[in-house]
Amino acid sequence: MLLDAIFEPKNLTIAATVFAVGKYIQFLQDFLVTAEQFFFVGYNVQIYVFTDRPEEVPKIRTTRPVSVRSVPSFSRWQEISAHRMDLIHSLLLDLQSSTNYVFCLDVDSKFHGRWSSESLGDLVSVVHPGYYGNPRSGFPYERRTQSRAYMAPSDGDFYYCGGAFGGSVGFVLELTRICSQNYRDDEKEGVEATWQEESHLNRYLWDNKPSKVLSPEYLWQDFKPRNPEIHIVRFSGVIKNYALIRPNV
Ligand SMILES: CC(=O)N[C@H]1[C@@H](OP(=O)(O)OP(=O)(O)OC[C@H]2O[C@@H](n3ccc(=O)[nH]c3=O)[C@H](O)[C@@H]2O)O[C@H](CO)[C@H](O)[C@@H]1O
Ligand SMILES: [Mn+2]
Repeated sequence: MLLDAIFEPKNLTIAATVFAVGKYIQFLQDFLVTAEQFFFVGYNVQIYVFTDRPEEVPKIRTTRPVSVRSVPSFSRWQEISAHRMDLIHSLLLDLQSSTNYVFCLDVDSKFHGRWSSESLGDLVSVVHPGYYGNPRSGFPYERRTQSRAYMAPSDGDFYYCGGAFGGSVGFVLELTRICSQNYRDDEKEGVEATWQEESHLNRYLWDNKPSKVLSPEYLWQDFKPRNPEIHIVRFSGVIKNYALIRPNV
């Protein structure tokens, strides 16, 4: 592919972050195995796994270094999901000089098709597979003015998913800094945005336009039939029983 001919000689380092806290550790094996097959094949890829169960990280044979970071769990899944922004931000402070791009991905998902240089950009987001047919007023943005993630009814370009975003390390560093700060400032006032960090991400991407918007091919959901406009499902969330895997319902 032409883009690979341009990007491969640059000897880029691409990081992926993935959280596997509590029972979500069960998804990690398939995530890692399929990332090996489809995610930036031929590039220097470094995978950062954040977990409270480091001893349960599967020892798979992979050409990509997997680096494990211990993190605390929280009693609510909402906080586990939302605190990713803080923890990714701290990681990126360490990676600034060594890494070019980073993608922050949900673990309860598998790769099924190529995800590579065509996705690179400074600020990259993925259109959420669940809402792209809706009118803007039907996007599940945070609608309460008390939250820093607030979006007025006429605001918004797309509704982006929290399960996949990325870009160059400097841009994602700033995104995670603002989103985690806004989440924490809301928290101090007793407010939690409707879709936690996903709501803050959507507000951030309204204020700071992404340089690349990827189609829902880059985060589909297995329970949804593949719509005709989706030519290749590249990455997709697996079907899961929330009641069995989350610490709270
Ligand atoms: C497709 C997509 O965009 N999914 C988003 C969506 O629902 P999801 O239903 O996909 O959220 P989810 O249950 O997958 O949680 C998000 C992620 O947090 C981590 N996790 C969560 C719970 C837990 O007990 N342990 C654990 O490790 C794990 O990496 C998981 O993939 O809404 C969430 C809002 O908060 C996040 O924005 C998700 O990214
Ligand atoms: Mn998910």
